Amino acid sequence: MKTLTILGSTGSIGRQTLDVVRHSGEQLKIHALVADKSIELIEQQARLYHPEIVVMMDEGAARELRGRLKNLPIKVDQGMTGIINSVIAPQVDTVVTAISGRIGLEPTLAALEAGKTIALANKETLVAGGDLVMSTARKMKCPILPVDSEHSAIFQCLEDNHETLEKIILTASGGPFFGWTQKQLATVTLEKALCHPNWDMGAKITIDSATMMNKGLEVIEAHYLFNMEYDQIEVLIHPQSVVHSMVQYRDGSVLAQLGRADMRLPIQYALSYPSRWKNSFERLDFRGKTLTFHEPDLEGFPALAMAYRVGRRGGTLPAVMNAANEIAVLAFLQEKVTYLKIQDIVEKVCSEHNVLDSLDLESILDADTWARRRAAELIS
Ligand SMILES: NC(=O)C1=CN([C@@H]2O[C@H](COP(=O)(O)OP(=O)(O)OC[C@H]3O[C@@H](n4cnc5c(N)ncnc54)[C@H](OP(=O)(O)O)[C@@H]3O)[C@@H](O)[C@H]2O)C=CC1
Ligand SMILES: CC(=O)[C@@H](O)[C@H](O)COP(=O)(O)O
Ligand SMILES: [Mn+2]
Repeated sequence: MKTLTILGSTGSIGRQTLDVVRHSGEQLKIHALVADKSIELIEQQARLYHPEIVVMMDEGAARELRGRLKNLPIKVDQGMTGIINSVIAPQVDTVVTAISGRIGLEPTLAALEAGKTIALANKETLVAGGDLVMSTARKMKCPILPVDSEHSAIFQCLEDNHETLEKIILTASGGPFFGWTQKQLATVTLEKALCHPNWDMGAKITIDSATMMNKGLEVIEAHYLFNMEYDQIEVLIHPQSVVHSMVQYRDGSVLAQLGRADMRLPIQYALSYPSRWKNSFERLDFRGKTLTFHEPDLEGFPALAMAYRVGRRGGTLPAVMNAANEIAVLAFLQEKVTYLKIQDIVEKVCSEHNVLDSLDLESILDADTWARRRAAELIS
C-alpha cells in the first residue's frame, strides 16, 4: 500500500486522483488533502477518504473547516508551513503535486528533501525551478513520475537506453482556436477560450491550452524530466488527442502511447508504477476515428516559440515567463485584458528581465516576485 499527500485535492487532477484512489481498493491510502479555500468540497473529501490531516492555504478557510470537522479525528492545518508538514510526514510515500501554479515549488522541494516520490502534474513548478528540482531529486534519489498526459505517454514509451533516443514528439490538440487567423484571434472571448475541445481541466491550464503556452510549458517540462535538448523536442498538432505523445529512436522506429482523454490513466500509472493495475475505465474505441497531424502555427500562437527561446536561455528566465503568464492569465480570467494581450504582457516582462544564472531557491523566488509585479503594472 502507498500513502499519499495530494496537493490540490479539490481541483481537476486532485478530484480524479481521489477517483483513482477509490478504484484502487487497498493499494492507496491518503495521509493529507491540501487545497486553498474550497471548504465545501474538501469537507466532503475528508468525510469520504478519512485523511489524517487536511491543510487549507487560506487561514479563514482553515478556521471554518476546523469547526466543520471538529467531531472527526482529522487535524486541520493551514498555510505553507502546514502544507510542508503534510508532505514531509514520515508515513507519506508519494506526493501528488496537483496544485496549479508556481506555488507548488516549495512543497515539491520539501518533499524531495524528505525523500518522497513525486507524482508531478504541477508543470509550473518544473518550469520555474527545473534545475533545482531535478538536482534535488537526483541528490535524494527520488523518482519524479509524470502525470501530465504527454509526459506520461513519453515515460511509457521510453526504453532503458537513453543513447538510442533520437527525439520526442509532443502532441498538442491546438486548443479551441486551432486554424484561426490573426483577425479571428482578435475576437476571442473568455467563454470560448474556456472551452477545450477534448479535455475538462482547471481554468488556468485551459487558457494555457488556448494560447498554446501549455505546450510551451510542456516543452520545458519534457526538457527537465527526460534530460532532452530542446532540438530533440518536437511539437505536432493532433486535434483528436488520442495519441498522447511519441518517442522516436535512432533507427527511425516510433513508439506512441494512445488512450482516451481521461487523466485517470496517467494518474493511475504514476501511482501504480512500476506495476500496471487493472481498472474498469472506459476503453479507447478506434472505430470511425480519423487521426490527423499538423505543423504548429508559430505566428498565430507565438507562446510556443517563445517558450523554446526562454527554455534555451534558461537561468531565471523560465521562472519569469511562467510568473508573468500566471498573472496575465488570471487577468484574462477576470476579463481585465484581452486574449492577445496575454502574449504581449509575457513577452514584455521577459524582455525586461536581467537573467541570473544562479539557480538557488532565493533567486528563483526573487525573479518570480519581480515578474509578477511587473506583469501587474502592465495590466493596471
Ligand atoms: N487538469 C488537467 O487535466 C491537467 C492539469 N495539469 C496540471 O496540474 C495542475 C493542476 O491543474 P488543475 O487540476 O487543472 O487545476 P485546478 O484549478 O482545477 O485545481 C487547482 C488546485 O490547486 C489548489 N490551489 C490553488 N492555489 C493554491 C494555493 N495557493 N495553495 C494551496 N492550494 C492551491 C486549488 O484549491 P482550491 O480549490 O481551494 O482553489 C485546487 O485544489 C496544474 O499545474 C496543471 O497545469 C497537467 C495536466 C492535465
Ligand atoms: C490533459 C493534459 O495533459 C493537458 O496538458 C492537455 O494536453 C492540454 O491539451 P493541449 O494539447 O491543448 O495543450
Ligand atoms: Mn498535458
